[in-house]
Amino acid sequence: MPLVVGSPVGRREFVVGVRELFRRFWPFLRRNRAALLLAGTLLVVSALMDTAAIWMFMVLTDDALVTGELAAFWAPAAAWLGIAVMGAIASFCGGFLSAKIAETFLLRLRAHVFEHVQKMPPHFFARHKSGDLIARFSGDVEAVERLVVSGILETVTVLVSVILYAGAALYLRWDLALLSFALAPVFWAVARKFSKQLRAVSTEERAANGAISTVVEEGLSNIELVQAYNQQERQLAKLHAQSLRWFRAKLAEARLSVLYAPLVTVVETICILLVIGLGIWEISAQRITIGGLMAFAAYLGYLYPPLQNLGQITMTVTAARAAAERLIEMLDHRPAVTDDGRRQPPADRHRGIRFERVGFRYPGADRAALVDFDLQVRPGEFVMITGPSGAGKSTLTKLLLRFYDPAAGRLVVDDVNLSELPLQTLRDTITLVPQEVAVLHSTVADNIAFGVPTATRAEIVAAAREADADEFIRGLPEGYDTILGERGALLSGGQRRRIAIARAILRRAPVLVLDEPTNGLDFASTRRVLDPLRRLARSRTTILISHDLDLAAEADRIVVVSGGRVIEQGSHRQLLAGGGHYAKLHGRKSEPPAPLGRTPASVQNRREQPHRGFSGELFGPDETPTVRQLRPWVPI
Ligand SMILES: Nc1ncnc2c1ncn2[C@@H]1O[C@H](COP(=O)(O)OP(=O)(O)OP(=O)(O)O)[C@@H](O)[C@H]1O
Repeated sequence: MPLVVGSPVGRREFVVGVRELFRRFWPFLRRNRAALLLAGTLLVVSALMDTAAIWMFMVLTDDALVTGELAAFWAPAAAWLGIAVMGAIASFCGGFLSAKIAETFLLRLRAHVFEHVQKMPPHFFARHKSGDLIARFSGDVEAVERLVVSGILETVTVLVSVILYAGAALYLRWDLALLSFALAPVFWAVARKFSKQLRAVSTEERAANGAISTVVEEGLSNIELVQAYNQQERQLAKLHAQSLRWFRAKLAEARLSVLYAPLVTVVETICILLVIGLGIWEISAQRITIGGLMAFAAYLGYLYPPLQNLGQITMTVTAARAAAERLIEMLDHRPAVTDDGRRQPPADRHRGIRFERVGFRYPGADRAALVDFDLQVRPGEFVMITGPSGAGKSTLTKLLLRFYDPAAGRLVVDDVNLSELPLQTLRDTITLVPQEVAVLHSTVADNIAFGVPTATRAEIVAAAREADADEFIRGLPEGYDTILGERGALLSGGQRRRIAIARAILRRAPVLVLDEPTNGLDFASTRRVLDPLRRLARSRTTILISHDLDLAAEADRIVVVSGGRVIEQGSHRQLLAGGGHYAKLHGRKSEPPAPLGRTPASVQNRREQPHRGFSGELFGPDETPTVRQLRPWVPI
């Protein structure tokens, strides 16, 4: 029966039935189907041996115990022992095999989900909280396993056991057996009621679990902000609210689980007592032997746990569905680009980059980020792209690295349309030095070698030297083997940039994209990254995205972007001479700063002029260098 899932805000509503769940996840068992069949067979054999063992108990009771003849003991005892040993072997092999299949399934499914999520475009991660995504990789993946592997094996074993025990009981005394079976619907009714309630509770518990991860992750990753703004109490309150939600759901789940077993035990005891009472009458009428009655009671005793299990399987399946649906919701997000290009770029030399009348709008955005965008970057050229905030500069890098495909026009690298190149080839061709330097919780050496894990220590050190990072790295407690805290907490902003530059140097890709490489750096740090940046750009086709007009003289050409279009381009001198947007903005650097409240006379009297960029930031001369301070080698 299809199930309508109420989706949280921002997620679509969808309907998933159990059949659909199996259709989606069954393929992960493809290489284990024979093993699954074998495990199921072994577990069935084990149940068969249990049935036979009870039968031998009956034979032993009637032939040896009741008569007191030792001679009648040996044959059934030996048979019983043989049956018990075979049952134990089948149970061990079946149990171990099924555990192995279940773990293999988990391995594959987790890898598949991770592989899929790694293809998602940036807006996917902006819309999903990382804590929630992390929860899907642990609890939800396991819940699906419980549904698809363990659920199947348990159902088969339980059904076969029920048939065997019920068949044996019917064979012994059909009228007594039918009377006992009449109580079976009670078990079903109890299981159904519990299953419904458990499903609701389990959905709530998983949602709360994801929310807890999100609160912790968000709070700890922004801990400095939290501490500086005295928001610890609020974070704690947020965690407490979600923990309380989780606590309540967990308690409700525990209440249901612990109530179910005793309830079933009471029903079961009523059945057994009924059978024994009627059995006394049957024995007196000589319709059944004592051994037969004991075996009958044993079959009934063995019959109830599988029935009870059947109820629990329903609950397990129900609980797992909530998780499976969350996984399907994630897996149904399609990557923003397909990776079916097969062309390779010419091997001899790099041929530059072209944006040809490119148009692009972010999914869900109401206005275009790029409109008819045209730009050609020749091989070896250094192009600076500047413009006001929101002009579309960073969007260019997202299209260039194919996080998205353009809606109109095309991008060409090395004379090949981007969509015709394999993604790996494209991304091997371009090295991005992003605005936010990603530092992993690993050693300095591992961080530098992130893009080239096979790099030798000598290559890593050479790259660090080129990036002017070797000296400060050697000053760290364990040099290149120092573990950098999460997000590089041990390093200054400038040092992080130099690690990023060393990482980029090691890749040796022909195209380099620098996104705001000096953003947030002070004068001294900016100076320390400029030289390595210049060395990095020297042998590569370089696109530099920056508001910082002080970097303009580094470029062969400056492209001014506004409203998603190129509005001006040329060399620094040409643009200044042209008197357009760039010249106006650059000209503002020689104007005195607009007063911000009461400006102290000491500041007003300073000879150095403040620095401005396209972003309109206003810096006092203390914080930001003038063009000449920064680059005495640039003739402006
Ligand atoms: N993920 C997104 N979803 C929707 N709109 C987006 C997204 N990212 C950017 N935009 C929008 O696209 C436009 C261009 O953004 P982009 O980040 O390319 O600007 P930018 O020139 O790099 O700005 P800045 O200098 O501030 O980094 C902006 O209007 C922005 O709001």
